[in-house]
Amino acid sequence: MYRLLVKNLKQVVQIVDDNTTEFLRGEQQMNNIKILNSSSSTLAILVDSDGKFSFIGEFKDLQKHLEAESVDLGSIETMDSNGGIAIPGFVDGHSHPVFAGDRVHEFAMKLAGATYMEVQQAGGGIMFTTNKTREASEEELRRDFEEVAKKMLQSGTTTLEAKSGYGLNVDAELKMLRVLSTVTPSIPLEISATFCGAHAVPKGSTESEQTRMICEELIPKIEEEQRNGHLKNVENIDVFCEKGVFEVESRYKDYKDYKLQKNFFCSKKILERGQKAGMAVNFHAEELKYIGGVEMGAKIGARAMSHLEEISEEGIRGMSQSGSVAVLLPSTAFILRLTPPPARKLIENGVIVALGSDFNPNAYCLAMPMIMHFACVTMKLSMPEALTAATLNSAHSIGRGKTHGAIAKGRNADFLILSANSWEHIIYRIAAHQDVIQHVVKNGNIVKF
Ligand SMILES: N=CN[C@@H](CCC(=O)O)C(=O)O
Ligand SMILES: [Zn+2]
Repeated sequence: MYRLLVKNLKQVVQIVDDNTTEFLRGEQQMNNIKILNSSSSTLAILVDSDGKFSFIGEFKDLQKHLEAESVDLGSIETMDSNGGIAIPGFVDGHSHPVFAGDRVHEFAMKLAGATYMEVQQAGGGIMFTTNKTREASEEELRRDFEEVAKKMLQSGTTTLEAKSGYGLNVDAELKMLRVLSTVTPSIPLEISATFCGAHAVPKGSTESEQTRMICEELIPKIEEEQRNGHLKNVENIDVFCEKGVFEVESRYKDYKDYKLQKNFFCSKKILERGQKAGMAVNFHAEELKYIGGVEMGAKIGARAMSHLEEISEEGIRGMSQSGSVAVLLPSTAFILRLTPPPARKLIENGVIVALGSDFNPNAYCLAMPMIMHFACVTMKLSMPEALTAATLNSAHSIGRGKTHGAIAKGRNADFLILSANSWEHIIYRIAAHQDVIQHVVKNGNIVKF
């Protein structure tokens, strides 16, 4: 009947205490998260046999409740947290975790002053990783990804948005999506996979040709593989909507002859084709140059848009009205020395703000505690805002706002037990989260490392 009991907690950071609130927005809501405190460490959490939170509160109240049900406490697996602190497991709202090789050599180029696009134009960047990823076997990619997934879990991430996008052709994109779809059960990182076949235009192809291939070959193949059960979790569609990569919208209603259509702007086409296949729109917008991607995304009902370093005033208004989640990626702005997105303005204008690691060979950081620290320092979020963005709001960005991202009755029991004076230490201590995180619990099961 019950899977796990955690006792002797001094603090439980719930974020919200219900399973109906899907996100928090605005300064007032994001800074008033629900926290239970007990100076004598008498708080407890009980998880039911479906892996959902069943009780959160004072242990003595739980005892009464269980006695009334005639449940023998001794029969439940019990963890003595010894004055620990419970917080929700992190939901990483944006990552590119399946790839072969690394790009450490490009880090040196960037330190010497090269921009992201200059590295790309010199044959590096996404195409470099694509070539390595195409060469790698599915088994090699899976093995590497599982190592990353374990490290993510160790760093407190229990749910992950994870993109394809280093294949860029039918075989290699499907290979990546299969890796994301079939992680071994001993690595309980929950994945919301995103098809990102429009991550770059490969050499020898064009934006229009790639758009045709994605809409007419790749997405139908994914639909077929989902139907026959070979792919399970392709939930989102992504495009690198950026000047010189995939631009905003097509001038043409009909795009039969792609090759002749020189100014064929493709992001919208691809995103709408993904929507038709049942995927939620969740894409890269306004990272390096403003091109109006956010305005387009808000119009087509994008569930989330990431980066937003160059978002316009109109884009902010659009997101606030559409309810699209702004997934901010502080490590990328940091490593590329970009001006960070206007996080405060987004919050003040009622845009729902979430956080993602953007783990990829350009920005090699998978630890959400570090991402929250960056968000606080470089984007001026408060610590409660950063935690909300990395839990409930990022859960909402992948359609899990009612089930994940908070410690509340009926939600998935994904949580961390911290050892520290207060929960804020998970953000405050730089690159020391391993000392703070004592246990990671996914669906009520303690993760074994
Ligand atoms: N900007 C596009 N995509 C990734 C980078 C991928 C790469 O450089 O390999 C991002 O979100 O930062
Ligand atoms: Zn990205």
